[in-house]
Amino acid sequence: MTSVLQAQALGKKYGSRWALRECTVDIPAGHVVGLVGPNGAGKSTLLKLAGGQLEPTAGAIAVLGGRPGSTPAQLAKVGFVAQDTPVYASLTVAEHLRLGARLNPRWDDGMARERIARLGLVPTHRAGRLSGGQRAQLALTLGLAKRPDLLILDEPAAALDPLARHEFLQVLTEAAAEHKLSVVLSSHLVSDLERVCDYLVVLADSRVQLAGRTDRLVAAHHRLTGPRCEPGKLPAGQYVVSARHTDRQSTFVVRAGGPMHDPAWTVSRIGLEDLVLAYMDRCPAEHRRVAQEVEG
Ligand SMILES: Nc1ncnc2c1ncn2[C@@H]1O[C@H](COP(=O)(O)OP(=O)(O)OP(=O)(O)O)[C@@H](O)[C@H]1O
Repeated sequence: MTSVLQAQALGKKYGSRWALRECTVDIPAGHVVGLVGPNGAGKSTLLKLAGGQLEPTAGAIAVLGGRPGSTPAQLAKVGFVAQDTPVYASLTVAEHLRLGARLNPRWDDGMARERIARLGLVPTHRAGRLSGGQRAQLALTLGLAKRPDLLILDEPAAALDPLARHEFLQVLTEAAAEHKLSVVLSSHLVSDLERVCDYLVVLADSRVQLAGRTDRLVAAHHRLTGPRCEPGKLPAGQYVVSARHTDRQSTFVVRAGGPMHDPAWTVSRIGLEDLVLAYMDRCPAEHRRVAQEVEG
């Protein structure tokens, strides 16, 4: 299967500090991938490395089988919308579309114009005069109209109102289905990720903690509630991701390595949000082992 993003022991240092470290992940094509993690986890750094805006300090990264940003053909295949949704303040909306048409061999002008009209953006308005949300919509339209094989979006919906976010996620889902577009998007809004993403990567502590198809990841994890105990005392085959204790009770999110027969424990399913929170609130030593087992 083709990979859209392959990282092998990838690392990026700013000065003496690692922003991303030993990042190894292999994301197959044909997915809408949600990249999630705490502030400062290294999400933007990973996306910039994938977009060719940054060079690795260590390890290697391949995007659609090539070095990010290395050739015009590679650049044409990858769309990148950065977190601050960069547009040219002095250019009008229409000039942005003309620039997009000139720079991108697969430019879909009809789609770009139709979307701009639907959003109510005035072609003669300068981008510098648009609101933050309107600028984001313009940048996202440019990214979609480029018709890339992979669209990388760093917190694309952050500046959008709820209705605009809904519309954008819908457009993204349709583009992924109709144009075989792969998408990697970072977001703190797990509800958005739940709506559109079928593949999840959790980044925390500068490292990939979990990666895989969301349905498989959710199915593989459970919440265990029972008498208070330390994680090491759990029945065999339960890999602990996170633990919470009261005086009498313990609650664990686990990746179940097998069925749980002990009647002292209540087993319940968890949703994507709880899964993400568990990995962001993790037990470090156990966690790395779990991530490796689930990955793929
Ligand atoms: N240009 C830079 N110079 C120095 N340090 C940086 C730079 N950019 C990012 N960092 C640091 O690298 C780490 C990872 O930052 P990054 O922006 O990749 O995180 P993030 O997961 O995208 O965070 P957020 O969710 O807050 O956007 C942080 O500790 C940040 O302070």
